[in-house]
Amino acid sequence: MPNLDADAPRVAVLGAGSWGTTFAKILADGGADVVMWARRREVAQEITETHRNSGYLPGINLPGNLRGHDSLEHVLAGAEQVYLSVPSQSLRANLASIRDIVPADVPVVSLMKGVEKGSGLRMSEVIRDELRIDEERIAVVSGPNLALEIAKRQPTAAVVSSAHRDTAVAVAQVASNEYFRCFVNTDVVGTEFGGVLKNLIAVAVGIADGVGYGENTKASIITRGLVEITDFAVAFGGRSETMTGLAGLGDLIATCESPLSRNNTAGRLLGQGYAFAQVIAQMNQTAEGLSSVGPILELASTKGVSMPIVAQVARVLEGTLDPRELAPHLATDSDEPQGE
Ligand SMILES: NC(=O)C1=CN([C@@H]2O[C@H](COP(=O)(O)OP(=O)(O)OC[C@H]3O[C@@H](n4cnc5c(N)ncnc54)[C@H](OP(=O)(O)O)[C@@H]3O)[C@@H](O)[C@H]2O)C=CC1
Ligand SMILES: O=C(CO)COP(=O)(O)O
Repeated sequence: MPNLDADAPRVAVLGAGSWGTTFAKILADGGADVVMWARRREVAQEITETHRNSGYLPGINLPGNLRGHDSLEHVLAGAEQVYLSVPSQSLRANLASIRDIVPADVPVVSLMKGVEKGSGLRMSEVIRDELRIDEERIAVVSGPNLALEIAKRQPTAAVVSSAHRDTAVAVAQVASNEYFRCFVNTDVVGTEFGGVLKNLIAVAVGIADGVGYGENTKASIITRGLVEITDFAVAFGGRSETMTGLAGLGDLIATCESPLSRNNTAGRLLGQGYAFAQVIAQMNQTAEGLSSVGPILELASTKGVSMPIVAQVARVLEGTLDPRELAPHLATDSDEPQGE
């Protein structure tokens, strides 16, 4: 155990995949005393004993002030902030098992970018419901944050959002370091939906890539995708400025351009002709967009938001649209020329 500043905040990170581990490293590199929960004991032991998580971050050394444990009680005891990074569809069940042991009054932070199937709830809403805590304690983090780049200390930025600005500021202070800069806002809806929706556009871009289409097609999908994302988020109360910021456009660019993105990768496999089940079988990490597409289209229909690109992605996933037919010029509601 290295010498820690006596004032170092003690934080808990639940979820030891690529993002949970990378975010724990961000926090530890910023000076926090970090304990991570890994559901598999061997992963927790590897993190503590060899300072590695080789299954998710091969070749990355983790700092000494970051330890792993497989006991939720141990990880949460004394935590001053709690960060959550499990697959979105598993969040509610995980929250149910920590409801009685999350320290009172501390911020609870979602690092996730999905919505819950069935309910269509954002992760901050699932946290509020399941932990029965005030929304002022809840924050979300989103932005152009491909895990492996950040684990290599490549500089980037993110947004921390909370209904209560002081909560966002408290989280941003602990989660910022020399290579990771956190901005704050109070637009939780826009910040969260930005992270969810860019995944769907990244799947579309991946499909175009897999088919063999070039930069014009992909740029058209990204640009029209931003319109869809913005219309959707604004319809649900998000701010359009958020969608042109780090959690919207910033993350859209990073995810649509990078082969590191799992959503982009899943799309590329679909574009290459693999069926949905074959894509799932090939993915060994979480691609949230594949689970979000249904609930997002259902939410869009409740507000009358047109999402033609996302609808095309859904049809490719269900096997009713040939990936070669996916194209932004089809992504309109009318054959008549429309305003951009
Ligand atoms: N990776 C990235 O670049 C980024 C990811 N995110 C978001 O972070 C969230 C987590 O993704 P990420 O870390 O990348 O995913 P990974 O697939 O890399 O890791 C998933 C983690 O969750 C664990 N897990 C899987 N199922 C369950 C379950 N039912 N209950 C508890 N734990 C479970 C896995 O454990 P095990 O190994 O035992 O299966 C693993 O530790 C997602 O919402 C993603 O969108 C956000 C920004 C960047
Ligand atoms: O959210 C991310 C980058 O900001 C990670 O994207 P993927 O989940 O597609 O890898």
